Amino acid sequence: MTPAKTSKSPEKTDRSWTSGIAPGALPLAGHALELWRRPLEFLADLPSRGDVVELRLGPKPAYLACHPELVRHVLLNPRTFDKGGVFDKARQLLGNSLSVSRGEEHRYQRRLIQPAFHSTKIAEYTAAVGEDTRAVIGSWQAGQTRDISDTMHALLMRVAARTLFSAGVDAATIEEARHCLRIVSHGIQKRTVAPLGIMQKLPTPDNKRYDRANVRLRQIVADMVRRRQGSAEDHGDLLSTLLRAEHPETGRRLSPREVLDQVVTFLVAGSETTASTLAFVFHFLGRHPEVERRVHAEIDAVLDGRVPVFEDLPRLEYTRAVITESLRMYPPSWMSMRVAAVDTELGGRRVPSGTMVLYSAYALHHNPELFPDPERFDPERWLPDRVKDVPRGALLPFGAGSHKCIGDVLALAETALVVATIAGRWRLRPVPGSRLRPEPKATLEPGPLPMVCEAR
Ligand code: HEM
Repeated sequence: MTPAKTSKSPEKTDRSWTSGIAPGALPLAGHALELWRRPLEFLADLPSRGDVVELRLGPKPAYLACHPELVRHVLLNPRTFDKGGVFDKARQLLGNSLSVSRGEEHRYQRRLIQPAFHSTKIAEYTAAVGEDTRAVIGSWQAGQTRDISDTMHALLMRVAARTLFSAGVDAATIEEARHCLRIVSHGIQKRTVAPLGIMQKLPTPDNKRYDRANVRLRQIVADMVRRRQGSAEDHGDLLSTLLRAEHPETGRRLSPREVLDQVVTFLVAGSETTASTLAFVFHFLGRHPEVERRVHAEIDAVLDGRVPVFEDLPRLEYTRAVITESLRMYPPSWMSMRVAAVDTELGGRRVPSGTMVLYSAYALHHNPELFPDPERFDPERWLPDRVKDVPRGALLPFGAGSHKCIGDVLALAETALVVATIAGRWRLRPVPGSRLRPEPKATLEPGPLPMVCEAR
């Protein structure tokens, strides 16, 4: 008989790992109900119970890695802690694209696609983001109340379409794609967390709507890919780069089907996350006039009324700190998971092969041992003087290791360009009496965010 494969957790250095058990497990559901009803509060409480905390999702034990070094250990060892579980279910929808592929296939795809996200490329893709944003805010009126969540989703979809397909998509198609994407994103969450696939196969109105949206979204992207195939012209967008990408060793290119799967994945992974980040940033600016004043002063000094471009971003240091602090407070990717591929251990706990291991950027970011006064919005944490105090691995909005977000630089560039363009002209004030109620869905969303536009 072949002995079971095992793997060890990181060496203890100067600390002994502590472990705990999440309170309040129900007989059959375990902690599933807590995670469904009040996930953010539930998760944020767990690091106080140990570096690794056992919880139950249904009858099976699962572990939440709470200490940043243990989270890093999980994410940096994909052979031991592999993607599985919800990612396998998402495969039915996203094909075998970057975000769901594993092992050798993932390494191969990542090497092929990574150059498409090089910063020189991102400068090219984002060249029109400032202009596009200025065109959109041109129709805003002083005194008008806008739902900033919805406005940022619409704007970001336009920006994402421009980044992916340059000028190739008309406004009506962008709006249709946005509508489909919203249904698909919410549907993916339901489908990936549901224990049984049967419910999703029933011809309910909800399932039919989801299937239609999924088919239509793929059609829209497939049309774009088809129109470009065989053309040698470089349109300066992500699609051109993907169609021309070659693996550095084998020279292999992506097939049209693979390009389609990757682009749909970029839309699903990149649109709502970036749009929510933008909405949270404007929420914080509206609630913190002193921070807003500093952002305005920086933008005015760097841009002097110009539309920002990628090359301006290094000089928008404080604006970047505001974005980082917003990602700390409300990381769109608030929880993720891996599955132990072999018998292993984590922080002194035995973790049998097949066990689910969770990590939560939200729980890390709200841990007072890592971020003093964690509920305080404090962009100065990210300025050179203080950033060195942040423990390694404590900030994790884009994950880490081989599956780290490939779109992180692009997302940060898009966010900073949109913030600088809007804040250069407008001040957004919260509607009196309104409250932020973040919604932890597939991603952490801000929910409705009514704000009043004031011309600067
Ligand atoms: C603020 C915006 C964004 C946030 C917070 C975010 C967050 C993340 C996180 C946490 C992961 C790792 C998930 C895991 O390991 O379990 C990830 C992966 C990924 N993201 Fe992003 N993302 C953002 C924007 C984007 C954009 C703009 C794109 C593409 C255009 C993108 C494409 C991807 C892809 C393809 C993966 C899978 C990478 C791999 O497995 O190799 N993301 N993202």
